[in-house]
Amino acid sequence: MEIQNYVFQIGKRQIVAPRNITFLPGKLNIITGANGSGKSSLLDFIAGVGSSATNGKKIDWPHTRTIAYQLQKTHFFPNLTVAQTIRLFRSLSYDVDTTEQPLLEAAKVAILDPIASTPMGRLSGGEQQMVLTYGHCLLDKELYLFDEPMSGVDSAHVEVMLQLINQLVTARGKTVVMVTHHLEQLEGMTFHHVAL
Ligand SMILES: Nc1ncnc2c1ncn2[C@@H]1O[C@H](COP(=O)(O)OP(=O)(O)OP(=O)(O)O)[C@@H](O)[C@H]1O
Repeated sequence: MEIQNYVFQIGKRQIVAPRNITFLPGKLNIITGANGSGKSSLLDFIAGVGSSATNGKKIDWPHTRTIAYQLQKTHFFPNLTVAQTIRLFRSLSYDVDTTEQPLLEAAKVAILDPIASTPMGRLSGGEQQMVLTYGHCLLDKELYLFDEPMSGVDSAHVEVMLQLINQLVTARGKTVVMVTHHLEQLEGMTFHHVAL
Protein backbone atom coordinates (compact mmCIF):
# COMPACT_ATOMS: atom_id res chain seq x y z
CA MET A 1 0.00 0.00 0.00
CA GLU A 2 1.77 3.04 -1.28
CA ILE A 3 1.10 6.67 -2.13
CA GLN A 4 3.45 7.79 -4.87
CA ASN A 5 4.38 11.44 -5.19
CA TYR A 6 2.17 12.47 -2.29
CA VAL A 7 2.06 16.25 -1.98
CA PHE A 8 0.05 18.64 0.18
CA GLN A 9 0.18 22.25 -0.92
CA ILE A 10 -2.10 25.16 -0.09
CA GLY A 11 -1.36 28.09 -2.36
CA LYS A 12 2.37 28.71 -2.10
CA ARG A 13 2.63 26.88 1.23
CA GLN A 14 3.94 23.36 0.75
CA ILE A 15 2.98 21.38 3.85
CA VAL A 16 4.20 18.00 2.56
CA ALA A 17 6.83 18.11 -0.21
CA PRO A 18 6.44 15.40 -2.88
CA ARG A 19 7.37 12.01 -1.43
CA ASN A 20 6.43 8.35 -1.62
CA ILE A 21 4.76 6.97 1.50
CA THR A 22 4.46 3.25 2.19
CA PHE A 23 2.02 1.57 4.57
CA LEU A 24 1.98 -2.13 5.42
CA PRO A 25 -1.18 -4.19 4.86
CA GLY A 26 -2.29 -6.34 7.78
CA LYS A 27 -0.21 -4.23 10.18
CA LEU A 28 -0.57 -1.39 12.63
CA ASN A 29 0.71 1.73 10.83
CA ILE A 30 1.43 4.81 12.95
CA ILE A 31 1.64 8.36 11.61
CA THR A 32 3.41 10.98 13.74
CA GLY A 33 4.35 14.59 13.10
CA ALA A 34 4.20 18.10 14.52
CA ASN A 35 0.96 20.07 14.76
CA GLY A 36 0.00 21.20 11.28
CA SER A 37 2.36 18.77 9.53
CA GLY A 38 -0.56 17.29 7.58
CA LYS A 39 -1.44 14.08 9.44
CA SER A 40 -5.23 14.52 9.39
CA SER A 41 -5.10 15.71 5.78
CA LEU A 42 -3.22 12.53 4.86
CA LEU A 43 -5.90 10.40 6.53
CA ASP A 44 -8.58 12.36 4.63
CA PHE A 45 -6.68 11.67 1.41
CA ILE A 46 -6.48 7.95 2.20
CA ALA A 47 -10.19 7.86 3.07
CA GLY A 48 -11.05 9.54 -0.23
CA VAL A 49 -12.42 12.71 1.37
CA GLY A 50 -9.31 14.88 1.00
CA SER A 51 -9.35 18.38 -0.46
CA SER A 52 -7.86 19.24 -3.84
CA ALA A 53 -4.76 20.47 -1.95
CA THR A 54 -3.67 16.85 -1.45
CA ASN A 55 -2.51 14.78 -4.40
CA GLY A 56 -0.76 11.49 -5.09
CA LYS A 57 -1.18 8.12 -6.71
CA LYS A 58 -2.60 5.39 -4.50
CA ILE A 59 -1.23 1.93 -5.24
CA ASP A 60 -2.93 -1.20 -3.80
CA TRP A 61 -5.34 0.55 -1.43
CA PRO A 62 -8.72 -0.96 -0.48
CA HIS A 63 -11.86 0.61 -1.96
CA THR A 64 -13.19 3.57 0.03
CA ARG A 65 -16.35 1.54 0.81
CA THR A 66 -14.20 -0.84 2.84
CA ILE A 67 -12.58 1.88 4.97
CA ALA A 68 -13.70 2.85 8.49
CA TYR A 69 -12.60 6.36 9.52
CA GLN A 70 -12.76 7.77 13.02
CA LEU A 71 -12.27 11.51 12.79
CA GLN A 72 -10.21 13.55 15.25
CA LYS A 73 -13.13 15.80 16.09
CA THR A 74 -15.94 13.44 16.97
CA HIS A 75 -19.24 14.06 15.26
CA PHE A 76 -22.24 12.05 16.34
CA PHE A 77 -25.92 12.26 17.24
CA PRO A 78 -25.86 13.92 20.69
CA ASN A 79 -29.35 12.71 21.63
CA LEU A 80 -28.64 9.01 21.05
CA THR A 81 -27.67 7.09 24.15
CA VAL A 82 -24.46 5.08 24.23
CA ALA A 83 -26.47 1.85 23.81
CA GLN A 84 -28.35 3.28 20.80
CA THR A 85 -25.07 4.51 19.29
CA ILE A 86 -23.52 1.05 19.58
CA ARG A 87 -26.67 -0.49 18.05
CA LEU A 88 -26.30 1.94 15.15
CA PHE A 89 -22.69 0.81 14.59
CA ARG A 90 -23.83 -2.81 14.70
CA SER A 91 -26.46 -2.10 12.06
CA LEU A 92 -23.87 -0.57 9.71
CA SER A 93 -22.03 -3.77 8.90
CA TYR A 94 -21.13 -7.26 10.02
CA ASP A 95 -21.98 -7.79 13.67
CA VAL A 96 -18.89 -9.02 15.50
CA ASP A 97 -19.77 -11.57 18.18
CA THR A 98 -18.31 -9.68 21.11
CA THR A 99 -18.55 -12.73 23.38
CA GLU A 100 -15.90 -14.35 21.15
CA GLN A 101 -13.70 -11.26 21.43
CA PRO A 102 -12.79 -11.11 25.13
CA LEU A 103 -11.25 -7.64 24.86
CA LEU A 104 -14.37 -6.17 23.25
CA GLU A 105 -16.55 -7.86 25.86
CA ALA A 106 -14.33 -6.61 28.72
CA ALA A 107 -14.38 -3.05 27.35
CA LYS A 108 -18.16 -3.20 27.01
CA VAL A 109 -18.64 -4.36 30.60
CA ALA A 110 -16.06 -2.02 32.17
CA ILE A 111 -16.50 1.12 30.08
CA LEU A 112 -19.76 1.12 28.10
CA ASP A 113 -22.29 -0.63 30.34
CA PRO A 114 -22.07 1.95 33.19
CA ILE A 115 -22.89 4.76 30.73
CA ALA A 116 -25.21 2.79 28.41
CA SER A 117 -28.26 5.00 29.02
CA THR A 118 -26.36 8.33 28.87
CA PRO A 119 -26.88 10.49 25.76
CA MET A 120 -23.67 10.89 23.71
CA GLY A 121 -23.93 14.68 24.08
CA ARG A 122 -23.68 14.39 27.87
CA LEU A 123 -20.49 12.31 27.85
CA SER A 124 -17.05 13.72 28.51
CA GLY A 125 -14.72 14.06 25.51
CA GLY A 126 -12.73 10.99 26.56
CA GLU A 127 -15.88 8.90 27.03
CA GLN A 128 -17.15 9.93 23.57
CA GLN A 129 -13.82 8.87 22.06
CA MET A 130 -13.97 5.48 23.77
CA VAL A 131 -17.56 4.78 22.64
CA LEU A 132 -16.72 5.72 19.05
CA THR A 133 -13.46 3.74 19.04
CA TYR A 134 -15.37 0.71 20.36
CA GLY A 135 -18.05 1.24 17.70
CA HIS A 136 -15.51 1.46 14.88
CA CYS A 137 -13.88 -1.75 16.12
CA LEU A 138 -17.25 -3.51 15.69
CA LEU A 139 -17.33 -2.70 11.98
CA ASP A 140 -16.16 -5.21 9.41
CA LYS A 141 -13.89 -3.26 7.07
CA GLU A 142 -10.52 -3.86 5.44
CA LEU A 143 -8.83 -0.68 6.57
CA TYR A 144 -9.38 1.33 9.76
CA LEU A 145 -8.24 4.94 10.08
CA PHE A 146 -8.03 6.49 13.56
CA ASP A 147 -7.11 10.14 14.08
CA GLU A 148 -5.72 10.59 17.59
CA PRO A 149 -8.25 8.20 19.17
CA MET A 150 -6.60 8.49 22.60
CA SER A 151 -6.99 12.26 22.89
CA GLY A 152 -8.86 12.99 26.10
CA VAL A 153 -8.72 9.35 27.22
CA ASP A 154 -7.24 8.93 30.71
CA SER A 155 -4.17 6.77 31.25
CA ALA A 156 -6.18 4.02 32.97
CA HIS A 157 -8.21 3.47 29.80
CA VAL A 158 -5.56 4.13 27.13
CA GLU A 159 -4.12 0.63 27.31
CA VAL A 160 -7.41 -1.20 26.83
CA MET A 161 -8.46 1.10 23.96
CA LEU A 162 -5.10 0.62 22.24
CA GLN A 163 -5.46 -3.13 22.63
CA LEU A 164 -8.91 -2.95 21.03
CA ILE A 165 -7.37 -1.20 18.03
CA ASN A 166 -4.35 -3.50 17.90
CA GLN A 167 -6.49 -6.64 17.94
CA LEU A 168 -8.05 -5.53 14.66
CA VAL A 169 -4.60 -6.43 13.30
CA THR A 170 -3.55 -9.31 15.51
CA ALA A 171 -6.89 -11.16 15.84
CA ARG A 172 -8.76 -10.13 12.69
CA GLY A 173 -6.01 -9.55 10.11
CA LYS A 174 -7.08 -5.96 9.35
CA THR A 175 -4.95 -2.98 8.40
CA VAL A 176 -4.89 0.00 10.76
CA VAL A 177 -3.52 3.49 10.15
CA MET A 178 -3.49 5.60 13.30
CA VAL A 179 -2.32 9.14 13.99
CA THR A 180 -0.87 9.77 17.42
CA HIS A 181 1.35 12.24 19.28
CA HIS A 182 2.21 9.61 21.89
CA LEU A 183 4.53 6.90 20.60
CA GLU A 184 5.40 6.10 24.21
CA GLN A 185 1.87 4.67 24.66
CA LEU A 186 2.69 2.00 22.06
CA GLU A 187 5.54 0.45 24.02
CA GLY A 188 5.60 -3.31 23.44
CA MET A 189 3.43 -3.12 20.31
CA THR A 190 4.70 -3.89 16.81
CA PHE A 191 4.03 -1.14 14.28
CA HIS A 192 5.20 0.49 11.06
CA HIS A 193 6.11 4.14 11.59
CA VAL A 194 5.44 6.94 9.09
CA ALA A 195 6.86 10.30 10.23
CA LEU A 196 5.54 13.45 8.53
N1 LIG B 1 -8.53 24.27 3.47
C1 LIG B 1 -7.43 24.73 4.09
N2 LIG B 1 -7.04 26.01 3.93
C2 LIG B 1 -5.92 26.48 4.54
N3 LIG B 1 -5.14 25.74 5.34
C3 LIG B 1 -5.49 24.47 5.54
C4 LIG B 1 -6.64 23.88 4.94
N4 LIG B 1 -6.73 22.59 5.31
C5 LIG B 1 -5.66 22.37 6.12
N5 LIG B 1 -4.93 23.49 6.25
C6 LIG B 1 -3.68 23.63 7.02
O1 LIG B 1 -2.88 22.52 6.72
C7 LIG B 1 -2.07 22.19 7.86
C8 LIG B 1 -2.16 20.72 8.14
O2 LIG B 1 -3.42 20.43 8.74
P1 LIG B 1 -3.72 18.99 9.37
O3 LIG B 1 -5.01 19.10 10.11
O4 LIG B 1 -3.61 17.96 8.32
O5 LIG B 1 -2.49 18.84 10.39
P2 LIG B 1 -2.20 17.78 11.54
O6 LIG B 1 -0.82 17.28 11.33
O7 LIG B 1 -3.28 16.76 11.60
O8 LIG B 1 -2.22 18.69 12.85
P3 LIG B 1 -2.57 18.37 14.41
O9 LIG B 1 -1.46 17.53 14.96
O10 LIG B 1 -2.59 19.74 15.03
O11 LIG B 1 -3.92 17.70 14.46
C9 LIG B 1 -2.55 23.07 8.99
O12 LIG B 1 -1.63 24.15 9.15
C10 LIG B 1 -3.91 23.57 8.51
O13 LIG B 1 -4.19 24.83 9.01
